Parts: sequence; structure tokens; C-alpha cells
Amino acid sequence: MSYPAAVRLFEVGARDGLQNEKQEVPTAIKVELIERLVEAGVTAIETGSFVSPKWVPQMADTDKVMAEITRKSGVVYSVLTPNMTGYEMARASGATEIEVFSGASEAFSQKNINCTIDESLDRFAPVMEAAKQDGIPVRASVSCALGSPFKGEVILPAKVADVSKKLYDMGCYEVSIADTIGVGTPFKTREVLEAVANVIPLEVMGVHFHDTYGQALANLSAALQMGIARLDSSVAGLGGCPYAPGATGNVATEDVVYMLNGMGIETGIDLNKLVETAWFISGFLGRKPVSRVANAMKAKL
Ligand SMILES: CC(C)(COP(=O)([O-])OP(=O)([O-])OC[C@H]1O[C@@H](n2cnc3c(N)ncnc32)[C@H](O)[C@@H]1OP(=O)([O-])[O-])[C@@H](O)C(=O)NCCC(=O)NCCSC(=O)C[C@@](C)(O)CC(=O)[O-]
Repeated sequence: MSYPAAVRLFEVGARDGLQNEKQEVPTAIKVELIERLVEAGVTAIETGSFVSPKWVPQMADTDKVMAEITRKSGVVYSVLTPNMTGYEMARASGATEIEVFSGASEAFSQKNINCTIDESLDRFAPVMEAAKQDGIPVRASVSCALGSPFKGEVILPAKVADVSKKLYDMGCYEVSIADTIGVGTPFKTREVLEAVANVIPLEVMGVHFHDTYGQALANLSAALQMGIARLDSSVAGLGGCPYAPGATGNVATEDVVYMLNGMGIETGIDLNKLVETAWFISGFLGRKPVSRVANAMKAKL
């Protein structure tokens, strides 16, 4: 066991968190959410996505969000981009990092980005080239690594490893292994992560767990035990993918920070401010945060 002494938390609440919301979230609320998260100590944040507004209307104002946020030096403002159209928009918006996304499920790839896994990688090739020329770092996400949302489709660890290696070889500085529908359990998680760690360096691997079956913290712990130090999480446990039936929220950032604080693993995040932010966005959405920690700490705020 080699737990990391510190981790990089990548906050996905403003993108993964809000992309699946039924109600419209005004730009001003997104901007306040991002600024509050940064104020709480978040240093890497996904602010939105430059994808087709017909496919994900909730993210159609990402350019406005990027224009309106007050940026803090040293903070990574990242956006999701599926192709060159998205890349051009990301660059124009001043994104300091972009994220490309593929997956280990052919069915999900078709539903989510309307192409095969191989075609998605082909689309990323010019994006990688342009980003390299522009000096913009690129992270990657590999969806459905622990299970497919579509009945009958089996995801093999070797497939996850294969896609991860291709993305790493293309120049992605981080490859985040995503349990899109939150079905993983710790031993299975470890098996998949080990398959990936056989083909790319452990240092570049990240994890992105949804908490659909309540396994996310346990899976996170399995990843930490391996020494993985790049973790995605979402304030208030917001999240879900419109093209992955059954996908619910990401592991809540408050729960992750509370656990890491207890383990003596450094995050740089002020838990009180984070919990206040969880209640801020949940209040706007008209519900309580799903995070256990946000609820437990409310009385102390
Ligand atoms: C990839 C496409 C665009 C293909 O969609 P398509 O229809 O096959 O693409 P197209 O090239 O034929 O373009 C169709 C229209 O979209 C426009 N277009 C084309 N590209 C862009 C762009 N980048 N930004 C804005 N507009 C764009 C393009 O200009 C055109 O406009 P029209 O002529 O009809 O007016 C579409 O399928 C799409 O946008 N999909 C995104 C779906 C998405 O965002 N899903 C959620 C994110 S993934 C996720 O949440 C998982 C993750 C990362 O969190 C990890 C995990 O948990 O698994």
C-alpha cells in the first residue's frame, strides 16, 4: 500500500454536475458556483463543455461562463471538447486546459458522441496537435470503464487499458478512468486500474467515480491504495450523463475531502467553505445535497 501524501482534486460540479439538470441554471449561478469553489481552495475546475447545444443544452452558455468568471492565478479552468469545433471555442474562451473524452463502451460512444471509439480518437488527433501548438494541456476521460449502461455489453479491462494507452500516447497528460454508471466495487475497480497501470504510468492516472450504487468512496479508497492521486469529484454530489441511462451523481467533493482529511492526505480545500457551496447550489436547485458530509455539517455552519 502506498497512499499519496497529497492529491489533485478535479472539481466537475459545474459541468458533469449541471449537464443533466432538468431546470435551466442561469449563467450567473454557474459563475458564482465556480468562484465559490475556487474560493474554497479548488485549484482545478471543469467550468463547462463546448459540445453541441442540441445534444447538451445545459452547457450552451459555457462561453459566457468562461467570459464572466473572475479568474484566480494558478487555477486550472478546464472545458470538455469532443472535436475541433469545440477546441476552437475552448481556445477562444481562454480555457487553460481541455478534456477529450472517449470510452470503453461502443454503445455509449454512439449514443454520447455519435461515433465509434476509434472515430472519436481520430477526431482527437487534430485537437491534440492544435493544443500542443497552443501550449494547452489536455486531459482525457475514459467512460464506462467499470460497466456499460447498455444491457448485454461487457466491458473488458483490456479494452479500458487499450483506450487509455491510445489517449496517453496521443499526448494526454492525465487519463481519468470513469465509472460512468457507478457500478464498480473495490476489487473490480482495482482489477481495471491495474490493467491500465500496466500500460500507462500510475502518476498520470486519475479516477472519476459516480456514486449510483454507493460504492464511490470505497472505490476511491482502492485507487488511493494503489497510489493514484488524481481524483474527480462534484460538489454536492451533482452529476450524471444524459446519454448514460441510470447514471446519477458523482462522488461528492465534501465526502471526499472529509475522508482525505481524516486520512491525513492533503487537498488544500476548506471543508466549511465547500459545504457552504454545496448548500448554495443545492438551494438553487431546490433540494438538499446528496452528500452525507454536507448534511452532517450543516448544523455547524
Ligand atoms: C460530438 C457531437 C458534436 C457529434 O454530433 P454530430 O451531430 O454527429 O456532429 P456534427 O459534426 O454532424 O455536427 C452537428 C451539429 O453540431 C455542431 N457542433 C459540432 N460540434 C460542436 C461543438 N463541439 N460545439 C458546438 N457545436 C458543435 C455542428 O456545427 C452542427 O451544427 P448544425 O449544422 O446542425 O447547426 C455531439 O454528439 C455532442 O456534442 N455530444 C456531446 C455529448 C456530451 O457532452 N455528453 C456528456 C459529456 S460525456 C460525460 O459526461 C462523461 C464524463 C466525461 O463525465 C466521464 C464519465 O462519467 O463517463
